[in-house]
Amino acid sequence: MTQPRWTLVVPVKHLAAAKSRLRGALPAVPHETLALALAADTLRAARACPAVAQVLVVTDDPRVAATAHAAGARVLPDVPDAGLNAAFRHGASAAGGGWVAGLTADLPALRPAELAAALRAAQAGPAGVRRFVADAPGAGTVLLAAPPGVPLDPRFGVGSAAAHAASGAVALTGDWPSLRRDVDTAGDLAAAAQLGLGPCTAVLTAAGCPA
Ligand SMILES: Nc1nc2c(ncn2[C@@H]2O[C@H](COP(=O)(O)OP(=O)(O)OP(=O)(O)O)[C@@H](O)[C@H]2O)c(=O)[nH]1
Ligand SMILES: C=C(OP(=O)(O)O)C(=O)O
Repeated sequence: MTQPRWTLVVPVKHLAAAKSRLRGALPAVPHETLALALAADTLRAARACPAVAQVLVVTDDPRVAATAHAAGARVLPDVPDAGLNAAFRHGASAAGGGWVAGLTADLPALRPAELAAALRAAQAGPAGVRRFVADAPGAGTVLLAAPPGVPLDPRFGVGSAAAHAASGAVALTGDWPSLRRDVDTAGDLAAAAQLGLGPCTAVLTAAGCPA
C-alpha cells in the first residue's frame, strides 16, 4: 500500500544572522554564501525524496526565497522576531492537513533515501503521537513529525531532544547519519564532508579549503 506523502516545513533564518557558530569555517567563502549552500542542499534533498509532497520554506531572506523557489518549494514569510518555533508553527498551519514534519535547514549531507526511511518509520507505530529524530550528538533535533490532526508543537532550541521527549514525542532511533548530521560548527562541517556533501556546499569546501 502506498503511504501518504508529507508536507515538510523548513524554516531558514535571514542569512546575515544565520549559522553564527559557523562563521569563518571556510575563510575564502563569504559567510552568507555558505549558510545559503547548507539550506540549498537540504532543500534539494528534501524535494528529491519521493515521500515528500511539498516543502514549505519559512523565511524572510530574499536569497533563501529565490533558492527555495528554484528548488520547487513554497515560501512563506517568517513571523517577525518570533523565533524558530513560531516559524515551524506558521509553516505547519499552512500545510493543509496530512502528515507534517519540521526539518532543520542545516543538513548539507542529507540523502533523500535516509529522509524517506525516517519518514516511513514515523508513519509506523502508535497512532496520534509525534515522533522526532535527534541530531548526531543527541541533544538537538533535526526532524519532528506529526500525524494528521496532531499539532506539530515544536520545542526546538537548546536541549530540544529532551524537550520533545518530555512533550510526549517518541524518538526514532534509525541509522540515518546524513539526516542526523546538522552543521553548527566547523567541526560539524568536516563531519558532514566525511559523509558526502550536497553539490552546493561541496563546491564551496573545494574552493574554500578546510572541511
Ligand atoms: N525562519 C526562521 N528560521 C530559523 C530561525 N532561527 C533558526 N532558524 C533556522 O533553524 C535551523 C536550526 O537553527 P540553528 O541550528 O540554531 O541555526 P542558526 O540559528 O542559524 O545558527 P546559530 O546562529 O549558530 O545558532 C536553521 O536552519 C536556521 O536557519 C528563525 O527565527 N526563523
Ligand atoms: C535548534 C536546534 O538546533 P541546534 O541545537 O543545532 O542549534 C535544535 O536542535 O533544536
